[in-house]
Amino acid sequence: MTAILTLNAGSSSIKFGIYDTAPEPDLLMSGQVENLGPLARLELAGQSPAEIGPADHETAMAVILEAAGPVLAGRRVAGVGHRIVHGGKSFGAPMLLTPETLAQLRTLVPLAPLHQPQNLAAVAASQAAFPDAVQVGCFDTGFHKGHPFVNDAFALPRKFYDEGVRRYGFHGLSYDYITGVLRRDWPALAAGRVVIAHLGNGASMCAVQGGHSVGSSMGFSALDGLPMGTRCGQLDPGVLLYLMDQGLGRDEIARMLYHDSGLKGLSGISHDMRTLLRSDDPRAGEAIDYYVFRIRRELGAMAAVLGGLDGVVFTGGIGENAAPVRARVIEGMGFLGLDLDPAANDASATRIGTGATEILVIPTDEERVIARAVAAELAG
Ligand SMILES: Nc1ncnc2c1ncn2[C@@H]1O[C@H](COP(=O)(O)OP(=O)(O)O)[C@@H](O)[C@H]1O
Ligand SMILES: CC(=O)OP(=O)(O)O
Ligand SMILES: [Mg+2]
Repeated sequence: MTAILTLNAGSSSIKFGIYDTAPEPDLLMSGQVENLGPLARLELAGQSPAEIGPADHETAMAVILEAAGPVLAGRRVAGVGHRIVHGGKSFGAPMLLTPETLAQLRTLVPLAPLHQPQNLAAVAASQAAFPDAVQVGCFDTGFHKGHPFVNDAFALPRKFYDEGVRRYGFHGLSYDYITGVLRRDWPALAAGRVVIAHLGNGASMCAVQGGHSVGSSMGFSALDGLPMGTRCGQLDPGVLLYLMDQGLGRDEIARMLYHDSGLKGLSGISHDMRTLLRSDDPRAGEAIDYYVFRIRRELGAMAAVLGGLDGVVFTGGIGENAAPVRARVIEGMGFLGLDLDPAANDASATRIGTGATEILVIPTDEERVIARAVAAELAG
């Protein structure tokens, strides 16, 4: 028997899935090591979480391979699919990872330092563990290929655009999955104008028209747009000049923007929305206020770009679970046809709106998108 392993190294977690190799792969086992850092947890579907103490991405990979052991016993791993956050200018569709393509992907590490090194480390670890398996890369930027120029460009001297300084957009595997669910279960909506809010530890929003990305809040790197767990989101570039004038070096600035900003930086308490929602510290409240404000602003901007709105979808750890955040995003948005059903929202039901514009909560499944790509590759 053969199996597919999927690995999704995010900024705060590694999620994995084991599937059979049918054209529509069946899930055999899934789980994640989440809250990477001093107090990581192993969560296997259908089991209670286990505290595993301090874990970085490398430890988490070892824990996952051990946890997967019993399900993989008696099966040959024929393919491993990887979420690769940055595909740069050259890569869009899923593809086989060869030494040449991996070398090109390594050059993109500076554009996604929280993700790309972890993604590539996961490739190396699974090449060592499963030397005969095909390794397939699935790009977070792929869904946004074909963005209109106005969403792709920065107003810098043109040569930088040609060099690849562009607004790529991320979370594409998640948007791919969600638009697939819309096509299957909400076909009229899938043909229309939808904003998808992927609110996880990283967060972005995507304006989708007829199933295609026409705009993303994230740009060249995974720093732009919404504030995140530890990342700043949109920032006036003048702030960077000011920081440099204050004598901060490149690495200090990078550390601040990627690790010490966002919800963590603003609250001074935590990057984790669960902790902030429980806190009565006013700084936690202000961090959530800012988070909600930026989502509302982006929603309005995307509705304008789309020329109206047929639906909004919430997904990602916060989007799927944080009812108070969803309620505050939708509050007073009746002018866009958005009216919340509070009971449905509190229950995190699929359909949480009562107005003309649909409001949906759809759990994302980036692993399934990866598994399908591996199955297609194995099928030749
Ligand atoms: N019940 C909840 N209420 C509020 N926030 C939640 C809840 N469950 C998870 N989250 C948030 O979701 C985040 C993780 O989202 P996820 O999409 O899994 O992250 P990643 O970007 O690592 O893939 C956590 O940091 C946490 O803030
Ligand atoms: C691109 C990105 O921010 O990913 P994640 O949400 O998994 O950190
Ligand atoms: Mg994620």
